Amino acid sequence: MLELHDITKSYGTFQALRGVSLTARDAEVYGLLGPNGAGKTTLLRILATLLRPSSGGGTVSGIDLLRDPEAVRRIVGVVNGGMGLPARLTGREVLRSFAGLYGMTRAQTEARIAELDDRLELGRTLDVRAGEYSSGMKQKVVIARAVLHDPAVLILDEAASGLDIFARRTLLDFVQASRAPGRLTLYSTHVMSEAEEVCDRVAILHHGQLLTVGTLAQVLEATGERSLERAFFELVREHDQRGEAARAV
Ligand SMILES: Nc1ncnc2c1ncn2[C@@H]1O[C@H](COP(=O)(O)OP(=O)(O)OP(=O)(O)O)[C@@H](O)[C@H]1O
Repeated sequence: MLELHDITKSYGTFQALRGVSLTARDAEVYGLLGPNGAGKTTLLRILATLLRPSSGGGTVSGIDLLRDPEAVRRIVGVVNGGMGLPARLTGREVLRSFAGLYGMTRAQTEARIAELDDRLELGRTLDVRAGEYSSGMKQKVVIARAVLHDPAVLILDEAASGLDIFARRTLLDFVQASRAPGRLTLYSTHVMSEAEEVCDRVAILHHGQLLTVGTLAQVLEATGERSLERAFFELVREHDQRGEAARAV
């Protein structure tokens, strides 16, 4: 479903990704965890074909990221923290205008909006102008817009940040319920409890390298820790200590 081979990305002389290879499966919620600056957003932007890697490559549903980025974009939906909405449009108008871009018919559009209204508890948000939204209302419409065309791959980059507990709960339930054959969700966060709840497997990224990939049980067993948060600290600390030891030699 998703394969990445030895992805590197440099910004000038700074190496943000240092050879990342991973495979995510059909019907999986795949967590990407890492401290600030680990390279999560860079990796997800490469997957969404919004950024080209410096080297390496990969496929999404068998489509080559570098050779056919437009086809990749058609099957991917992206949500990140910084996405805006046109202030003068209501949620419903935003969704209708995007449905037009995706070539959806009027009937398909209205049925899909009704389904997303139900699943994301959009309610009155649909008929309020985006300029008047709270951050939770805005994020729900951003998510609805990203999944309107029922993408095979959904990329959620810190999608829960800034949400109150109700909106966060709706998002996590939505992610849980999205797990289905032919679908893959990539869920980036630095909130370990979210990853524990929704992810089938997690990858821990640090300084542009994957430190580990596995189910929660595998990561806990490998580190001997009781929680993902403790396992995360342990893996990051070990990695940093090895780096310091190598530099001291
Ligand atoms: N356009 C850019 N130019 C230069 N450096 C960049 C650019 N974008 C990202 N970086 C650097 O690359 C590194 C990885 O950034 P990235 O945003 O991918 O990390 P992240 O894991 O998503 O972090 P966060 O959790 O803080 O969002 C950081 O050190 C960042 O400063």
